[in-house]
Amino acid sequence: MNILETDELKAGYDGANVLHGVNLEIKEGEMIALIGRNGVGKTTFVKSVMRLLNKTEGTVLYRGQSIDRWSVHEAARSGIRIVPENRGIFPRLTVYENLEVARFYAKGVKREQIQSVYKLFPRLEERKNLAAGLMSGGEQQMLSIARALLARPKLLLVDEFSEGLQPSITKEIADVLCETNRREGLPILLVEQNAKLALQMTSKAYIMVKGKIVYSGDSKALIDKDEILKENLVI
Ligand SMILES: Nc1ncnc2c1ncn2[C@@H]1O[C@H](COP(=O)(O)OP(=O)(O)OP(=O)(O)O)[C@@H](O)[C@H]1O
Repeated sequence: MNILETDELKAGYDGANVLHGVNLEIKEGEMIALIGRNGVGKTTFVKSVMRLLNKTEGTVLYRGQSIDRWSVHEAARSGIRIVPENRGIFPRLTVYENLEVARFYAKGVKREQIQSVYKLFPRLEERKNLAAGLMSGGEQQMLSIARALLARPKLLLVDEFSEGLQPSITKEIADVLCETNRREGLPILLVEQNAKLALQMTSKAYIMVKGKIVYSGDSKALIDKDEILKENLVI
């Protein structure tokens, strides 16, 4: 079954479309990549799915149901969670308080479950009493992901998690995302400029150029196809 399916999705800002008809599918248990250069519309796609932005045309189905009339709140309540590009953490609150806020809004998530995200990211437990804004970029990214996972999502949209991070931290976070997908079958859409990283982590990839999907296929088959990646400006 398709968890998410968009058909000829068009969306944009101030009357001008940025997405010009995007067709994309995520099936149960899949981890897929949406790759493309800066400014091609990847975040706009994520915002449309999260209901932060209204589409202008096309269809967005979540578990077979149109989400057109949903608010952001309803999208979140239905299990769609975003790890936004800017991380969206509360810098003045401690790590623990950030997780508590997430728990409060997720409803029904027990306090003990904070331990389970500390297990995924032990650094967060070490820094639990530190103001989140004082942590490194990588640690803040861990917190942003931990917060999303704490809400027990049914679809996770991860926007450019690797941006600005050092390779060892990127790997640590990538391992947690892959392991969560493998162990829990959580469907994940990974939006990335770092094509090679995203292809290594996923089974299927979509390449976006100027608001359109120009290629979709097996990630592992695409990894060595430098000509396709270069032609579509993703490396
Ligand atoms: N709030 C906004 N208002 C107007 N135009 C916007 C807005 N957000 C994005 N855009 C424009 O839409 C286009 C696509 O931006 P988008 O952020 O979706 O690209 P992206 O592929 O995610 O790139 P990036 O990696 O830089 O986020 C860009 O030309 C951008 O300037």
